[in-house]
Order: sequence, then C-alpha cells, then structure tokens
Amino acid sequence: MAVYTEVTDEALRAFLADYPLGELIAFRGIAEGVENSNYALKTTAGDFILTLYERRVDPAELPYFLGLMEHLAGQGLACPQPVQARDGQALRRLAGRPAAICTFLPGVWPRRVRPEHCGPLGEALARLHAAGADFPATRRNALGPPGWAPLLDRCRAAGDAVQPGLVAQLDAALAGILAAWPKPGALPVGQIHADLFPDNVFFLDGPDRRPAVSGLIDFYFACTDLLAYDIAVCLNAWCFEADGSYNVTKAHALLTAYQRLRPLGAAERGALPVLCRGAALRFLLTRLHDWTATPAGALVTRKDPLEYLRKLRFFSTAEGPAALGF
Ligand SMILES: Nc1ncnc2c1ncn2[C@@H]1O[C@H](COP(=O)(O)OP(=O)(O)OP(=O)(O)O)[C@@H](O)[C@H]1O
Ligand SMILES: N[C@@H](CCO)C(=O)O
Repeated sequence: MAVYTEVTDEALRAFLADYPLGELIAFRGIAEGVENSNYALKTTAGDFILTLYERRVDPAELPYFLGLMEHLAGQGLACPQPVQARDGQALRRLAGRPAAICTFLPGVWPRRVRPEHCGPLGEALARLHAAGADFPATRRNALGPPGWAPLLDRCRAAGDAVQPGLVAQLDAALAGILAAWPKPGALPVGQIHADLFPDNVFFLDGPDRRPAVSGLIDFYFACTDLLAYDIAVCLNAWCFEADGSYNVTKAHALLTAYQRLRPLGAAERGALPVLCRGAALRFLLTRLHDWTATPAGALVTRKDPLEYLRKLRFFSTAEGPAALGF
C-alpha cells in the first residue's frame, strides 16, 4: 500500500485552488508503489496524479526529477508532465510533505512480460536517452558503484541470516565488479532512468494489436550515469523467467530495438556484462537492505533479494555477446 500521508477532501480542494485545473470531481489513493503516496485525481480539466514525497526522496533533489520529466515530456516522450501552479511552481507542499501534480498516463504495466514487450521497451529507452541529451542539470547516481560498499556494510550483520555465506559472496562479487567497472570517460554518459522495471512502463495495444509503450513513470531514481547501465537494468528486470532462466529472445528484442535508434559502441558492448552484474548487485543490495532493516508489519512491501543473486550469477558466467542476446 502506498498512501502514507492521508489527504482530506478540504485540504485537497484548498491545494487545488492554486492550480488552473478546474474543480475536483473525485480522488482516490493508489495502492501500488512503495516509495511515495500517490493519489489519482479527476478534475473538470482531466485526470492527474498527485504525489506526496515520502521517506527516500531528498527534497533538495526534487527540482532535478521534476525538471527532467518536464524536459522529457517537452521532447515528446510519454512521461508524467509536472503541472505548474498559478505561481509557476510545480513543487509545492501538502499535508506537511513536498507535493506535485503530474499528468496522468493511460495504459497498464505488464504483469507477465512477453518478448513483444521488449522491442517497444528498447525503443522507448533509446528515445528517453536521446530526449535527455540536452537536459543541462546533473545528478550523481547515489546507488551507483561508490554507494554499493556502504550499502553492503549496512547489511553485514543480518545478511547471512538471509542465506548462509551471502555476505562473503557479495564481498567477492563487489570487488570483481569494481575492478572491471569502466573508467570515467570510457563510455557515453547521459540522463538515465535507472529503475525501468515493468511496473514503471505502461502499454496499450497498438493498431496491429501488438503492445505499444504508452508511458514511462517513476523518475525518482533518475540520474546522470552510463547510458548502457540503463540497458543493463532493463536486461535484469525484463529478461528473466520465473524459473530463473535468462530469455535471450527477450534480450535480443530489447537490444535490437534500442540499437536501431542508438547503436552501441564496441566499448559499450564489451562493458555490458559487468554493467549487468553491477545492476544485479544494486537491486540485490537495496532489496537485502530493505529485507533486513524493515520491521515486520511496516507498510513497505519487501522484495526478494535472492532473485538478484541468481541474476548476478548468470551474468558472472555468461560468456560472449550471444549469451547476452546480441
Ligand atoms: N503519471 C501517471 N499516470 C498514471 N498512473 C500513474 C502515474 N504515476 C503513478 N501512477 C500510478 O501509481 C502507481 C505508483 O506509482 P510509482 O511507481 O511512481 O510509485 P512509487 O511509490 O513512487 O514508486 P515505486 O514503484 O518505486 O514503489 C503506479 O503503478 C501507477 O498505477
Ligand atoms: N525496482 C526496484 C525497487 C525500486 O528501486 C526493485 O524491484 O527492487
């Protein structure tokens, strides 16, 4: 459930009076998502999403996230567009939290990923990278390589209870990944989403009844980092089956569609295996941290860290471009 902060009808009406969005018709809390409180709003001007930023979002970073969404939407990317209040500000406060209203995107995220989703995903990712190219602000990836050792340290005491020997395995994996990580300047950098999981990509049926991307959401991990790392995140999140096997057909569809718009250079292709291992470790560590640090009964839905240990193992043993789906 992701409504941490309750908003009353009166507070919302008073808040909306500052926006050129007409009259409130209805609103409801959205149960999905774990980071922020989200409400769906219907006003006489249309449908919108109200987000109240909770625990993990640093308010100082909100101008970057909202500015990036504004920029990408302005470039024609289907992503939430922040709505400015009458004073020109998109970032305001409601119920004691930083808050913003964004445009509502139609579509649904795929509960079961099929190979037909992966081509449109690859194309959408390449479009996102192109649209972000001239966005001037930057944000360091707080969950990039320098963040992984401190995260692992915070899991050290409780990690082996999740699986015996896990911490030692992760120490070894981390050392190997850091040693092989591309040096600064070696690969193209830009604005990346960094969390483009299936629940952040909406689809509608296209004219040929094949799935077409209708929107990308949840830019609150976005940052300025290696473009190919975003592909590595997607290969992790979209291309494994429930039994843990890697689906090369899905990966091939994703990579081929991406490269139609932005072909990868030789250095990027060569680095993709270590980027995939790094992405697997990133999600393993944040999940492990949440798994061990979240008190029973907390509102947060914990996700299985060991799913990403299996993915890390796959990317540590996969040899050659064909194994990754090129
Ligand atoms: N612009 C939008 N248009 C339509 N639906 C949206 C939009 N933004 C959010 N939603 C809905 O709200 C849900 C939660 O949004 P989101 O994934 O951003 O939540 P979160 O708690 O911030 O993030 P996380 O996925 O990291 O837990 C989505 O699954 C979707 O149903
Ligand atoms: N997409 C992430 C959660 C947000 O970072 C995961 O599945 O672990």
